[in-house]
Amino acid sequence: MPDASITTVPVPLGDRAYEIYVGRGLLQEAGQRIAALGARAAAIVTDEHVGPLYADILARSLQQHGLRTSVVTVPAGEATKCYAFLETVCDAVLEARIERGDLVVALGGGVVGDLAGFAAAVVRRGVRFVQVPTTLLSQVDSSVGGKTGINSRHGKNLVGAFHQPSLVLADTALLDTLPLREMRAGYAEVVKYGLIDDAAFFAWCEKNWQGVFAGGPERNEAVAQSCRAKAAVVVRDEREDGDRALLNLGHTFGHALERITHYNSARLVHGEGVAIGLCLAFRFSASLGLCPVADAERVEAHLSAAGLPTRLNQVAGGCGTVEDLLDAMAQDKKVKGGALTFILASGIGKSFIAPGISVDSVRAFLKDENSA
Ligand SMILES: NC(=O)c1ccc[n+]([C@@H]2O[C@H](COP(=O)([O-])OP(=O)(O)OC[C@H]3O[C@@H](n4cnc5c(N)ncnc54)[C@H](O)[C@@H]3O)[C@@H](O)[C@H]2O)c1
Ligand SMILES: O=C(O)C(=O)C[C@@H](O)[C@H](O)[C@H](O)COP(=O)(O)O
Ligand SMILES: [Zn+2]
Repeated sequence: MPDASITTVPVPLGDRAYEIYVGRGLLQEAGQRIAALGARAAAIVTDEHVGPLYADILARSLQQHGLRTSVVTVPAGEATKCYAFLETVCDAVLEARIERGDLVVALGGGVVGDLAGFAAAVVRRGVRFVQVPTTLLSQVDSSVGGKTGINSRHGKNLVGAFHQPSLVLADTALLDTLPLREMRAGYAEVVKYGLIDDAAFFAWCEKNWQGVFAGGPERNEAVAQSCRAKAAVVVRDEREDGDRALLNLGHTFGHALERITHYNSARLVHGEGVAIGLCLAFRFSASLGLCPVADAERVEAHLSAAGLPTRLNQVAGGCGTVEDLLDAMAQDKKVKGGALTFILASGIGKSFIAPGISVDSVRAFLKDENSA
């Protein structure tokens, strides 16, 4: 009997198809669903905050279903998405004698998911992995779609691979222990789906965001709807040859801010960069005459009501000069022939890919923003 309180979102990607389960209580029964993948061993990768809360529950559930388990714990925070901890995780997976038929299980937020997923992509040239996302951000975004990787001093996520998970278990009860700052950060990616192509979902967010934060039925709804939205894009364009770039709305600015703040989570976390980036993308669109100013104001009002930063001057410790920002943006993966590609919008729910944006137009816009 399927559990009515659990929502299943399929990701139909042919021989890389998988399912996302969303609901409360999935961690306790994770062993059953993961064992169904047919592995004999699982290397759990987690971080120092999540491990003490949830790794034993997961390991016990896996062992009850006959899987040999091991746990590797990395430090929490964006700085862990780096070469050094990639080596730590790869070595731990090899040490645990994980074979190609076995599994890496990422138990944590997007940092753990991106790092463990990348390790799974490269160890033995590819072992399967399962995502057990524990932040709002990872449940609505990073656990889905197969982008894995680490940061480089040259820029964000510049070393990585597409490697789809075999299963995603998004237990929304785990968000009960998530710090408010991280809840807010993840919420920026929820709002992003409304801004991309679903104005009705954005309006739903405006009405229901407090329920999402409080853990009411709205939370499961927001996670499931976000996963459906992301899965639809990924299925259309798995490797970002086209439409998938829409999921980068707000990220050209956001990633530049993360690089400038040296991936220091105390100063800025990814979702905060995205929140500022979403506002900048809308204000930039408005400044080019593409989007009503009222829509840009509505985006800012909502993110701000949810407690997110919306302006460059809200970056702790400052965001550098306009030239620093432009420099960081020059390494964006969407750059083509030296020209920037932005995701712009002609209104809420009406985003589009805009190639060939001149650096001068971005410079002029950022100068205004920086002095605002
Ligand atoms: N691969 C993708 O498609 C994709 C999409 C979006 C973001 N990302 C990446 O995700 C990363 C950000 O992920 P994040 O926002 O989840 O941050 P994170 O992984 O750093 O987690 C945030 C903090 O919350 C803690 N935490 C996690 N779950 C918890 C819980 N249930 N209870 C208590 N504490 C908990 C963590 O230890 C950490 O301190 C960035 O590196 C970003 O680039 C990737
Ligand atoms: O899945 C995607 O595609 C996204 O762009 C989702 C983003 O929220 C996410 O931050 C992603 O990691 C950014 O990808 P990148 O290719 O710009 O590094
Ligand atoms: Zn993101």
